[in-house]
Amino acid sequence: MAVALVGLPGAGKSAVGRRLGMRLDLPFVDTDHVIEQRIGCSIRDYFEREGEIAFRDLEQTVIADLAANPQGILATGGGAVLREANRKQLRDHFHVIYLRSSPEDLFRRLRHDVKRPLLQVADPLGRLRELHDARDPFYRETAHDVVDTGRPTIAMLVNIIVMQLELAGIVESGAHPEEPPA
Ligand SMILES: Nc1ncnc2c1ncn2[C@@H]1O[C@H](COP(=O)(O)OP(=O)(O)O)[C@@H](O)[C@H]1O
Ligand SMILES: O=C(O)C1=C[C@@H](OP(=O)(O)O)[C@@H](O)[C@H](O)C1
Ligand SMILES: [Mg+2]
Repeated sequence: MAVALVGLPGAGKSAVGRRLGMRLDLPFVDTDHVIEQRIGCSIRDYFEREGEIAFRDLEQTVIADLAANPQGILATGGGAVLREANRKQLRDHFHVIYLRSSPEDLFRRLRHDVKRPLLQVADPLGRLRELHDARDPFYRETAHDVVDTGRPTIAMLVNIIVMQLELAGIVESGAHPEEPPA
């Protein structure tokens, strides 16, 4: 059983993925984290030093490596779907969920972010709108399911995804009950 999350920066792939892994008792891997371990510096520094194409090459290698042994929950980077090879690897080897979000919601979440190189621009909301328009078709092409992230909290999104995975027969129904509120 392997699930991959795709979506724009700030959609919650990393945060929801980590919590989903805990809930389903499955390993969680974030491609950005794997890349940072390989390069020994932050993605933002790597972008500045080596450029976006070098980052995309590394991202493609990491996705191919992970797809060779798919397991657990995978959070991808927002641009993973840009390359056709990645779209195919993800779709063929994972149950892919698109965490869909409006640029406005993403902007609210990320307006103070300094880690995402593509958003360090004068008009991050405009950039998010451009990224949404350019990438939404790729996310849809790659995904088996779409989940809207505008209103639900992270905990609610985990519940929604678990329910979808149960309905799709990917996880056993009722085997992973929601934690009672503390
Ligand atoms: N549904 C949500 N509601 C509120 N905050 C969220 C939600 N999803 C993500 N966040 C917050 O937005 C920020 C970006 O989330 P992150 O998981 O890093 O996104 P991604 O990995 O998709 O770029 C984090 O601070 C996270 O806690
Ligand atoms: O959208 C993108 O092209 C990127 C998104 C980032 O991941 P998140 O989607 O987790 O922010 C990270 O992979 C890199 O900064 C490039
Ligand atoms: Mg992330």
